[in-house]
Formats: sequence, C-alpha cells, structure tokens
Amino acid sequence: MELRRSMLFIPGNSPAMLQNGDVFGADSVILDLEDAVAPQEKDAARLLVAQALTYVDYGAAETVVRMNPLDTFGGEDIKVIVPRRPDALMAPKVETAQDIQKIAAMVAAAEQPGQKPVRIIALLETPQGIYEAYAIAKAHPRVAALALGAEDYSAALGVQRTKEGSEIFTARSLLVNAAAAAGIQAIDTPFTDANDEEGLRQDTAAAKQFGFKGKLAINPRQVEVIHRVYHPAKADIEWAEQVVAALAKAEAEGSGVASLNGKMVDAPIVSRARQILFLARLLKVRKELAE
Ligand SMILES: CC(C)(COP(=O)(O)OP(=O)(O)OC[C@H]1O[C@@H](n2cnc3c(N)ncnc32)[C@H](O)[C@@H]1OP(=O)(O)O)[C@@H](O)C(=O)NCCC(=O)NCCSC(=O)C[C@@](O)(CC(=O)O)C(=O)O
Ligand SMILES: [Mg+2]
Repeated sequence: MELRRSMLFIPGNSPAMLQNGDVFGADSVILDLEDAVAPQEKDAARLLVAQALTYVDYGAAETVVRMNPLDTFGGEDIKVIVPRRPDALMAPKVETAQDIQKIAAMVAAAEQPGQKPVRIIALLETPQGIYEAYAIAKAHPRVAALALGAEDYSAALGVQRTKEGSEIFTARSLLVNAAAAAGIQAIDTPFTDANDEEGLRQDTAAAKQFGFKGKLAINPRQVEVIHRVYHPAKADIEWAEQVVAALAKAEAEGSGVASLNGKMVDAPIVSRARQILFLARLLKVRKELAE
C-alpha cells in the first residue's frame, strides 16, 4: 500500500511552485487544476501541469493531478493529463458511484498501451458524497483512497469551520469507516492556516486517531509537521515489539492470550502492533534509500 502521510497541493497555474515539487519531501504531490485555478486559466494550467509531469522530477513522491468535475473541465483534463502518466487523478466533489465509474471509463480510454493504470482518489466534500462514501469507495478497483474536503463540506452544511472541528466529526467518522470497510485509505482534509504549526499538529493527531492514514497539505511547511505526527514514537515501537514477543511466547506455550505488564495481549492487539512495526520499518528503509 502507498504511503500517503502527506499529500501536498501545488497550484497548477504556478510554474515556480510546480518546478520545486521534488524538494518538499511530501509522500504525494497534487498538481491542482481545480479550485486553485481560475476558470480563465484552466487551459493554460492544464498544459503547464502536463509539461510538469513530463519534465519535472518529483522524486519518490506519488504524482496526483486534481482534475475538475466532469460537468466543467474534467473531460478535457482526463484527455490531456492521463497520457502524461500521473500515478493518480484526484476527482473532486464526487457524490455517487456513477461519478467514479464515468471517470474510470474515460481514464481507461485515455491511457496509452502499456501504461500503468492511473488510480483515482475520490475527494468527498458534500453531504451526499459523505453519505455515499462506501459505494464510492467500492465503485471501481482504481479507487485507492477517499479524501475529505472539509471547507466545501462545511459550506454545504452552512456551518462555520472551527479549529477543533466538531462540525466535521460525523463526516470524518463516516469517511474513515467507509474507506476501512472497502480496504482503502482515508486521507484527512487540509488544515488551512499555514502559520499555525501547533494547530496543525493537533489537527493531524486528531485525524490519526480517527483512522486517517494521511492528511492533505497546502503549504510545504506543513509536510514535516504531518510526518512527525505519523512517525511511530520510540515508545510505541518498543511496545509493539514487546507485544509481538509476548504473544509469540504465549502461542509457543499453547495459549492465544498473553499478559504484558498486566494488560491483555491477543490477536487484534498484535495486529495493531504489527501495523506500527510495518510503518516503522518502511520509514527506516525509505530514509536509508534517501541517504
Ligand atoms: C496557503 C498559502 C497561500 C500560504 O502562502 P504563504 O505566502 O504564506 O507561503 P510561504 O510559506 O511563505 O511560501 C514559502 C515558499 O513556498 C512556496 N509555496 C507555498 N505554498 C506552496 C505550495 N502549496 N506548493 C509549492 N510551493 C509553495 C512559495 O511560493 C514560497 O516560495 P519562494 O517564493 O520561492 O520562497 C500558500 O502556501 C498556497 O498558495 N498554497 C496552496 C493553496 C492551494 O493549493 N489551495 C487549493 C487546494 S486546497 C483545497 O482546495 C481544499 C479543498 O478542496 C478541500 C475542502 O473542501 O476542504 C477546498 O475546497 O478547500
Ligand atoms: Mg474543495
């Protein structure tokens, strides 16, 4: 499964920002053709993003292009962008499984022979999209993740966004549950104050606790803060190693349950411990490869 702790939006109409995408260290870069680009700039931005996909080296980062909805410029985006081999398209304002199926069919038609299948990340940012989250997640094998867009979602509800986020509690829960049920990742909404590092840290920690596997970002300074939250703490790694060892010992003695400092250790706890160890090893290997 792809590592998508941080997915950084880069406005698709900014040559300067697009060409620096490799230095930010984000797990994914999202070259944006939708809300960061004004309608009169859509055609120029599409060509710019197509060029960036061909000529800019985004290193190990997953390359994602946020297309426009199909009822605006989305069809043209797919035709021009897909042959440039992005790893994924982010589809905004998805509301139904049919939305995904239409996009998937157009993507298949635009792919070149031998091209690695382009994945779809569905951005859910309306009440209907959240309601249909599971059907959207299961709509097509190309769907790799569901992401939450809380600004549009809050606007649709007619509520103000707050820092503590009570207004998106339900949307976060439903989206995470739908993604987990479908076996794909859930990615949290961006934290929109690029200068509030502590606010971002708290919001990311809350998202992680909900079950989100990563967070959208709007500024390069946010990437490191998000990665720190998702990096397993030393104490968690030690705990996970002890849990795995305790259950292995218990199993060797014919039991499926062990005790670690008085706390029960059984299969689901070992499963969580293994996830921590897997992530820790993956990050270690990545770091070694980057050095
Ligand atoms: C936030 C801010 C204005 C802050 O400006 P600041 O000036 O304080 O930034 P500084 O940190 O000072 O910049 C230092 C250096 O980094 C460069 N730099 C900055 N940001 C960069 C970046 N993203 N990529 C590459 N480079 C970057 C900059 O060019 C400078 O380079 P240089 O001059 O060479 O030193 C700026 O980051 C920015 O524009 N972000 C992108 C915003 C965007 O994409 N929004 C649309 C996507 S979200 C969305 O749509 C969500 C949703 O769908 C979800 C929902 O529904 O909830 C919705 O609907 O809302
Ligand atoms: Mg939006």
